Amino acid sequence: MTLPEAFIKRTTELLGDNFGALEKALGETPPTSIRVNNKMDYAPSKNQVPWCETGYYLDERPLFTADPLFHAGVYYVQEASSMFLQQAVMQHFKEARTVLDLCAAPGGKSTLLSQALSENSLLVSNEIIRSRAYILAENLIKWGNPNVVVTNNEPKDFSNLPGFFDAVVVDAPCSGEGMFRKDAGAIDEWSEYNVSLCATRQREILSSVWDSLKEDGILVYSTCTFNREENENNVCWICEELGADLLKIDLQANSDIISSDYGYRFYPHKTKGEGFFISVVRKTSQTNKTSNKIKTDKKGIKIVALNNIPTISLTDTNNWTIINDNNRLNAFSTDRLNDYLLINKQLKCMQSGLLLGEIKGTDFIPSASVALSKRLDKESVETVEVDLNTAILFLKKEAIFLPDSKRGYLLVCYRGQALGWLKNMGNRCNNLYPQEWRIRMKL
Ligand SMILES: C[S@@+](CC[C@H](N)C(=O)[O-])C[C@H]1O[C@@H](n2cnc3c(N)ncnc32)[C@H](O)[C@@H]1O
Repeated sequence: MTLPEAFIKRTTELLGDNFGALEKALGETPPTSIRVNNKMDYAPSKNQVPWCETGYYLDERPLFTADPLFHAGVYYVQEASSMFLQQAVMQHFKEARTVLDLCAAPGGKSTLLSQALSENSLLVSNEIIRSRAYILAENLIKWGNPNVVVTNNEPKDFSNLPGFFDAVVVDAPCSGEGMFRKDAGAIDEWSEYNVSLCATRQREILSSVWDSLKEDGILVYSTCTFNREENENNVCWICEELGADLLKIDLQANSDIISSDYGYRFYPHKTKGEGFFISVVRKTSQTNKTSNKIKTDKKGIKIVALNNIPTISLTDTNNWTIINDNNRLNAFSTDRLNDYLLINKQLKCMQSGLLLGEIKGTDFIPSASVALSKRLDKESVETVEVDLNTAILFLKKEAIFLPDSKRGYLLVCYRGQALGWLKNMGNRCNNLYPQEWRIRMKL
């Protein structure tokens, strides 16, 4: 790997004698790590990530695409350093009711947040680039937690929601110095000019979203780069210009994580993972709520009783409000319905609540979202357990024959984990796996 001269000079100034160790680590193979969902008992190795109880290192990198459990949302492939967000959540905003993950695709932090936050929380997971927002939605649907909204907005659009969020996570687009060994493209794109461009853009993003954070609310700021311009200097600017107090994170036994004046640094030569910076602050400045005149409007909303829906049922039966939107049935947790309606009105929602399915004539076609949801009552549906080969055929959206199984909608499961639906007609099955999710790779 050839590092840019200017990067070597700047990073040597930052690290002194330790630069050699960093350079050596950047030439090594990056460790592989995954974070496990609570869908099933799954311990992929004995080698846990020390700062995240659901994170594991793997001895080698398998072909994840060939593992149906990956598609079932049993785990998420995430580099280990960024799993430290778990500590920020546990120590500072575990009970937050409404949380925004502003720069969220492909979903590493959002899947972590949706699991770490309390059950009645609501996570708005946003991505500015539409094609990436689709991938974000797919990953969150597969993760299966219901109280998530996926939006496709610019940071400035959140100024319509002053003081709405108890916590905001900004995992900012950055110059990616910490990703050099995983992503050669990050080296090609790196320049001093790009570092300063990124630092300026990060401040713009932070300014735009600041008003949507309530006073006393928590902001998490993170990057995967080493330079101070995009890290400490920006956090110092948040504290002094936007108005916030820096908060500490207890590192527990993780003495190789470096505490700096404005946050915490992960270096590949010190901890097993990629380069990462994270900081947590509490907002002290006032939020101007005068523009908060938005009213939720329930006029024209068609509510459907859960027990009137054929084919499926949800757990926690009493807690859902089901809305019929042009024959698409969406379930929302009743005590957060107003918030959902407000978000739907103010933002471009790609996915909101739990899509149950669609009414077509006399048929009700259950959705992939409900198949993968942790809230589907599996007792209420017919399931079919398939072997590895059949699971892969299903995930490729190819033809499957199950002449000995029941007719009608079947939930396809692999090792007890739902993958999606098919409709069994006896002589053939309609494979209902979403076209855009199908495995395209030759396995
Ligand atoms: C570091 S990545 C986020 C990774 C994600 N948080 C995760 O854990 O999987 C930064 C994201 O910011 C988005 N982004 C780029 N420019 C942006 C902007 N001006 N405002 C907000 N987000 C932006 C990128 O598309 C990218 O998805």
